[in-house]
Amino acid sequence: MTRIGCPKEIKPQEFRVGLTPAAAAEALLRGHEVLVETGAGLGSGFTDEDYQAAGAGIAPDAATVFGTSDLIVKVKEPQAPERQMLRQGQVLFTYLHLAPDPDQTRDLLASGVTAIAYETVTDARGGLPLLAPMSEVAGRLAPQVGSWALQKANGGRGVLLGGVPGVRPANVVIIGGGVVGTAAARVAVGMGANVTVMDRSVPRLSYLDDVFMGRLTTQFSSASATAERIQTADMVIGAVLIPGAAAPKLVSRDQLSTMPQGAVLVDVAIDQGGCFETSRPTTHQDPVYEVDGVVHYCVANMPGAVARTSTQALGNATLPFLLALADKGWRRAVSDDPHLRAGLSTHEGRLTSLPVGEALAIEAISPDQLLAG
Ligand SMILES: NC(=O)C1=CN([C@@H]2O[C@H](COP(=O)(O)OP(=O)(O)OC[C@H]3O[C@@H](n4cnc5c(N)ncnc54)[C@H](O)[C@@H]3O)[C@@H](O)[C@H]2O)C=CC1
Ligand SMILES: CC(=O)C(=O)O
Ligand SMILES: [Mg+2]
Repeated sequence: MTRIGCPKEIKPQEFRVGLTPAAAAEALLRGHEVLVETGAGLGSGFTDEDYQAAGAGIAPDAATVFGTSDLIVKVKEPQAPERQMLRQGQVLFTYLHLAPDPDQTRDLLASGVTAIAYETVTDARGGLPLLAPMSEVAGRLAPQVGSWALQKANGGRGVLLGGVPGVRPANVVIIGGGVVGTAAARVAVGMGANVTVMDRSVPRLSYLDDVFMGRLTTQFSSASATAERIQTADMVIGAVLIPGAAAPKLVSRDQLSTMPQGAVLVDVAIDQGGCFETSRPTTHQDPVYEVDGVVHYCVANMPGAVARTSTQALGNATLPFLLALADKGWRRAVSDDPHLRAGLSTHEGRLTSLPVGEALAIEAISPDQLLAG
């Protein structure tokens, strides 16, 4: 029996929750205990009574959840006060995004917690099954928030995404044609924009060319091609990923002056540090800022804006892994499943993610080395 704890998210404007009542019921059926912090599900439309009806207990505060649970399931990376409550012998299962976050990495290592990052768990097709549902959401949101930012009152250049008859639509450049980029392209094309998707993977560009059947342009992502494309872009969406690693910087500060005044950058890759040199994380409360006349939108938890949809999508994806961790304990669960193993990031003060070690210049071993040792 594992005691699973789900605290209320405390990141600003984060309304998702790590465990749905349906997921809690599945864990309880298998003989585990579930403790949910009071009010944790409210932002996603789940009341304490919904969790109690599923059989879960309700804790009065986060300290009780962290203090009594073997396995903590969350959404966002633990914030500083949460990190104080983690301990050795406990498992943390959530998004971490450690590569751009030395403070969090240091605190997790100091706590001794065994931390498993959603965003680096893999699947048999080379995908990232716990990142994908949120990437679908953030990708669909990106043209929507970008078109809001393009409005004059919000700092943008006053361009309507789809144009009108006789007036050209907006040029939208999407850098990175993976899950975020494809979802963003679908919505931007649907809104009538003139869309270009750039990627370094030719097979990915072929796929996009096939499925969009001429409704967008694909272009190989070289430094010179990016420099040229941004000069006529009304909106640039940053959607690149090198799993676990800090995002490569693809647009420099100097290049901003080559873009149209009032153009918008939506940096979805901000949770991995961002792919524009001038990006810094923002919140839903204060989502945009301007540098050299270019509006930046860099919210690191975009799916939190549509928490009801996102919580359910995330919960569907995390459930099998959560149950494996609860049923078998973390060591057997990650030994049995190389895909879950790919998420193992810290254990008893050791960093077990090589890309994070490289990004932060901290000594790291691979999860395989940890298990062998
Ligand atoms: N801000 C937010 O709220 C959210 C952010 N994300 C982030 O969005 C980013 C993208 O995620 P996914 O689409 O799921 O990843 P993905 O792995 O599906 O796609 C990434 C794509 O980037 C391409 N790429 C890598 N280097 C490139 C380069 N130099 N130029 C052009 N393309 C390049 C890859 O070939 C791949 O096709 C990640 O950093 C992820 O964490 C995801 C969900 C929510
Ligand atoms: C992926 C991520 O960081 C999020 O959904 O907030
Ligand atoms: Mg994030």
